Amino acid sequence: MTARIIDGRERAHRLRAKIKDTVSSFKQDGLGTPGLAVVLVGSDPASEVYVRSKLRATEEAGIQSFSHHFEDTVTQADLLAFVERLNTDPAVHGILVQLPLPAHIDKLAVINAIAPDKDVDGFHLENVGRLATGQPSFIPCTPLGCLMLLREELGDLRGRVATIVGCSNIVGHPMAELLLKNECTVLIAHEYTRDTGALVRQADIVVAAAGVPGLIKADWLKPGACVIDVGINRVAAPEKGLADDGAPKTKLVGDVDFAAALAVADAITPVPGGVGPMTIACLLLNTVDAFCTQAGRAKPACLAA
Ligand SMILES: NC(=O)C1=CN([C@@H]2O[C@H](COP(=O)(O)OP(=O)(O)OC[C@H]3O[C@@H](n4cnc5c(N)ncnc54)[C@H](OP(=O)(O)O)[C@@H]3O)[C@@H](O)[C@H]2O)C=CC1
Ligand SMILES: Nc1nc(=O)c2c([nH]1)NC[C@@H]1CN(c3ccc(C(=O)N[C@@H](CCC(=O)O)C(=O)O)cc3)C=[N+]21
Repeated sequence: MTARIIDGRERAHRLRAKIKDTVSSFKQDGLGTPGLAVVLVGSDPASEVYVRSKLRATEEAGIQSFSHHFEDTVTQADLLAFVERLNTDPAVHGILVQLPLPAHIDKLAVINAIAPDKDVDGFHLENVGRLATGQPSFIPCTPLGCLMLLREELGDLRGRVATIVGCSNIVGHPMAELLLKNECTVLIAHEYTRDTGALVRQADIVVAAAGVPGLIKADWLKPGACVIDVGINRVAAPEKGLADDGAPKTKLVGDVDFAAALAVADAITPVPGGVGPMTIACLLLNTVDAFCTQAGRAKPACLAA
């Protein structure tokens, strides 16, 4: 038996098609167009790639995109003033400040300056608190995408044991909140966990979000587990030969030993083509959500999570 490979690209494609239809029905009904502002600081090549694909997906869905690129020398005061301008811009319904930010900028100050009802990343203190206390909130895009994949694979999640490896504010921690809300028994591993394998072995659901290639070994998995690999790690791929600069070519891998896990898991997400595309689709979903709230409309039922 080999595990089912969960096709995140295909699922994201389906979700994006529904979002696109919804956005065009808003326009036909004269309700206006949702808008998403993406702010990038500095010139980290990976961030530039992600921002470009977010903007492309936004435009393909018929959502208006506003892209702002600052030098990495921008002052915190200038960045905060810019966020404030986006907060009051009626054409902007969602705001995303790409992370990481340069070290001289207080990331939390910037995130918490975003109007909570435009915080489509769900990172603002108010949305974090709302999620933790079971009140309506924006849900961070990556955990939301993981939850959608899990629900589609497994249906009801009640009573399942879920182990999350990693507990950052952007992935692991909100993922734990969401799975708790979905009535899972949640185990969380982090860098100081003594025996992460022992926690993973108990899990019906494994969410790997540590950013360590190959961390999750196949013999850590309970046979039949559903494995969601969030990790995105660029590693050398000598088998692909040399790049123009003479260094080995590289490839993307997750946190799970994918090839070996196929023989143990029931279902698993690949990297690339798993969680990443769902993250982007969920960003569009949150933007439509923000638009509906700001326009005083209910979110269309076809987009309910
Ligand atoms: N597919 C997607 O859409 C996205 C993918 N990612 C990817 O997911 C991964 C995680 O991202 P992010 O949460 O931002 O990363 P962070 O570096 O912020 O957090 C990593 C977490 O993993 C924990 N950790 C690190 N090493 C180990 C270990 N050996 N054993 C157990 N836990 C460990 C850390 O523990 P501690 O808290 O103790 O330091 C921390 O909680 C990265 O590869 C990132 O690129 C991120 C966002 C979106
Ligand atoms: N404010 C903020 N919000 C974020 O949501 C956020 C962020 N900052 N900073 C960085 C991380 C990372 N992230 C990804 C999104 C999509 C893919 C994605 O689409 N990945 C493709 C492959 C991409 C490639 O080929 O490089 C895939 O997995 O198939 C990956 C990673 C969002 N993040």
